[in-house]
Amino acid sequence: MVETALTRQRLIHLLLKLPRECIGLNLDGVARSRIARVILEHLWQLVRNPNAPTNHRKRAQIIMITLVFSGATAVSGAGYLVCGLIGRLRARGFSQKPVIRRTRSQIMLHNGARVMYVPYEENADSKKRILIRPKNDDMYEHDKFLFKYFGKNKTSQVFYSKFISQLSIIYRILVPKIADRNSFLIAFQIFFLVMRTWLSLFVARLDGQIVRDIITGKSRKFLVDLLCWFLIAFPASYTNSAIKFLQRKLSLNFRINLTRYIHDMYLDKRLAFYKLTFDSQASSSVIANIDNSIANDVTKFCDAICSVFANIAKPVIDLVFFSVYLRDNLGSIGIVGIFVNYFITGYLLKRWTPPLGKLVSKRSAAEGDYYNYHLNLINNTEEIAFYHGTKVERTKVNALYDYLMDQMLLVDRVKVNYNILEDYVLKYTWSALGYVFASIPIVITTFTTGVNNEEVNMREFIVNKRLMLSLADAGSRLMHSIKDIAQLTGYTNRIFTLLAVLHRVHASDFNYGAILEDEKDLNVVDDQAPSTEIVRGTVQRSFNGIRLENIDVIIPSKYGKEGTKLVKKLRFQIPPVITLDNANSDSQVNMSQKLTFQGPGSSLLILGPNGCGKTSIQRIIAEIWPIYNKNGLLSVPANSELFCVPQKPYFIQGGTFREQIIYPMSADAFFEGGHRDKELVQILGEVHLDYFLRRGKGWKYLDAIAEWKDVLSGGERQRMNFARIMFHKPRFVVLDEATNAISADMEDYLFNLLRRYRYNFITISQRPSLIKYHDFALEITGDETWRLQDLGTDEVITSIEKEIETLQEKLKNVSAWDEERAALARKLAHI
Ligand SMILES: Nc1ncnc2c1ncn2[C@@H]1O[C@H](COP(=O)(O)OP(=O)(O)OP(=O)(O)O)[C@@H](O)[C@H]1O
Repeated sequence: MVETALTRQRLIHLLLKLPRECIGLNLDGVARSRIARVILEHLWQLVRNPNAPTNHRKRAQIIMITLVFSGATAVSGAGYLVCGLIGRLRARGFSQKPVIRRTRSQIMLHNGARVMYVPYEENADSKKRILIRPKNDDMYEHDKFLFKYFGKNKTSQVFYSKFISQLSIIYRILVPKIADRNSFLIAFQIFFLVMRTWLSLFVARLDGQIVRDIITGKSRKFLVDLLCWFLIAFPASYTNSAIKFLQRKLSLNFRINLTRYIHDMYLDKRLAFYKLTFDSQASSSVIANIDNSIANDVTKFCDAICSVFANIAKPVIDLVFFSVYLRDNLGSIGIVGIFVNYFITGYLLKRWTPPLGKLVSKRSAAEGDYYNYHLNLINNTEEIAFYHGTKVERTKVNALYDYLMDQMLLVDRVKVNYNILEDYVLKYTWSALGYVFASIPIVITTFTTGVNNEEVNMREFIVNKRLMLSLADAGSRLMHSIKDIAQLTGYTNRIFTLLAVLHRVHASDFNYGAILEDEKDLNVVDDQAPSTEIVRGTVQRSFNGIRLENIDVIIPSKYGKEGTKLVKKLRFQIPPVITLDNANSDSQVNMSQKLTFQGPGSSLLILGPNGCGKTSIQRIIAEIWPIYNKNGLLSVPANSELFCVPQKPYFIQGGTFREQIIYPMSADAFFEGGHRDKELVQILGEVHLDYFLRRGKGWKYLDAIAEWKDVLSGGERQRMNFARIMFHKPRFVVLDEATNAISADMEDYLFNLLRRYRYNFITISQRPSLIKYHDFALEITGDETWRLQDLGTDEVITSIEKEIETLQEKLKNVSAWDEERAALARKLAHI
């Protein structure tokens, strides 16, 4: 007990003695509650008083700066947290009661934003809240022009740099407004960079002082300086990790902004993801491997831009501070000498920099090709296995891999020579020059005064050397960043191309890759080609039916309306409400005299040989292909009333069985809309798929997750399409070869189901046997011609009856042919 009190007493005594040794402050008799205040006041006095003892003053400066920066660090950290909190509260809309509709995993806010809760960390209970802001359509319309007219007025600018111009446009996406959280992060980063440089200056001075203390054997001073060293180490180490953290955070924020920007254009109602294949740049590696561009290039670009910023900002700040400080020690000539050296080296290195931008871009393209091929393999495993296509696939994938390795090596190989030059110049030449410049003031002082004060010289040399090395380090980092900038130009160009193409495809006047007449002459086929107004047909929406008037079905291509025409002046309407008896003679119509309104439940069968353009008619109805001719009119129902079933059934990856039935509705929307699983069970029963529920799990099977495109058989996949129709209950359905894998009796049942529920449907098929389920038949006869028939007219019924008679006539000969066959078989047996 006595010992503890004694130790405590000694400790207090030591602590009170420390200010006396360090800054000359006697704390004897000062009340404990006032100690902090007295120390601060004394420090302030020392800093302000030029006549105070030099060593006390310097230490006071160091302590004050340490305190100020530590305080600033704490305040900035707290400020950042508060900003984040305010941002979140603002996003919620403060007074607005956010919760309108609560679903299983997300909340819809008043302003259209959504809040989602995603699993976070390993603990299943912990969830992270993610805010998804509503899409700002105006911003995209505004930005479209920036991309469209990019590079058009470069001749009017004296200093034009493609890279800087591209970056300035992309920068608006990364930092959308001045008072953005990313602006704050950049400001914080600059603050910490400045702070880091300040601290380096103090560390350099302290270093010199400590070396001097050791050499002159001043142990007490040495201990005090060492204490200062440890004190300053706190903010110094915090600063370095703060800079790294801010750089990472900024990169992630940029990535979030950019990815969101791309997703909003890529995946919206204008179907850019589909139309991209028609763009003039569709074959470029950026668009051909768009998955790689969105996932990898965006990440690399964001990392590169943040590291280039830090790599440039850091040395620039260092250069400014160190050179100002060194100017006092080395004089203006020394500083000018150093900078002349920098400029010459910078110029030389720039000249010798390999074309890294291009090489990096090529490497990214090769990476994309390789990953894409693997993706293709995964998606078609069964088909390849049936064909025994392993060998050819392996050859192809190996070739792509070899090319990727070549590209990677090429980048490293060209860097070798450059790195040798860079190391020689930056590491060794600059250090040697550093020694020369650091020794200048000592040589001059010794020479002019004739006195060689070793103690002072030592300290000065240590400080100058350290600063010179830091300066050289800053300079060399600046030079290294030439290489980083070259790489960044490659990524910037790829991201810019991606955004420019997306904007072009997303535009309402997208021209499907058509080239203007004058562009053809100039042979201009680049990303800056202005969009043409060649898509001229009219589309009428929310129509009570599907109507095509004078529509030319043309394959979209660079030839625009001069492209391959599949069907000419196509005209039909479902359900029919017009009289077609005075139809245009040039439309080659050969149809019934009068088609009268039949109410709900009309159906049309589109027949024709392979490749004649049947599916293309569906594409026009779904508005994913354009109408080129000016007098073409397409009238379609509202989106919710039209359901197009593609030839190849689609199943979402990793979704539940329920999600496959309700596609394209999401599970959240399903429950949100008040739907129940009971409904789905009934639908499955209707399309005879309810046996899935009997496979052990019962209704729980609706929650089963699998690769449904592999699990379901061809016929099951097609029946699933009918389940979707039954669930969504659209008024109009377009079916493309939707029953060719289904047995005849099931096909009969499903078509009767559609008729029973009075759907209006258009069926695309090659089998005339489906005629019996339809009211009209549209036959694409090839050579751009077509024929529409009312299957309920006397003429058609008579023609069918006639066909039946002909078949019956033929059947009469069957017994004669059987006898003939038997005779032939006997003959063969003798041989
Ligand atoms: N994106 C495209 N680019 C170029 N040509 C295309 C494109 N899509 C379709 N075509 C061509 O258009 C023609 C008509 O295609 P469509 O899919 O309409 O044929 P279809 O009549 O439905 O044939 P099938 O009965 O075999 O399904 C085909 O020759 C096809 O090669």
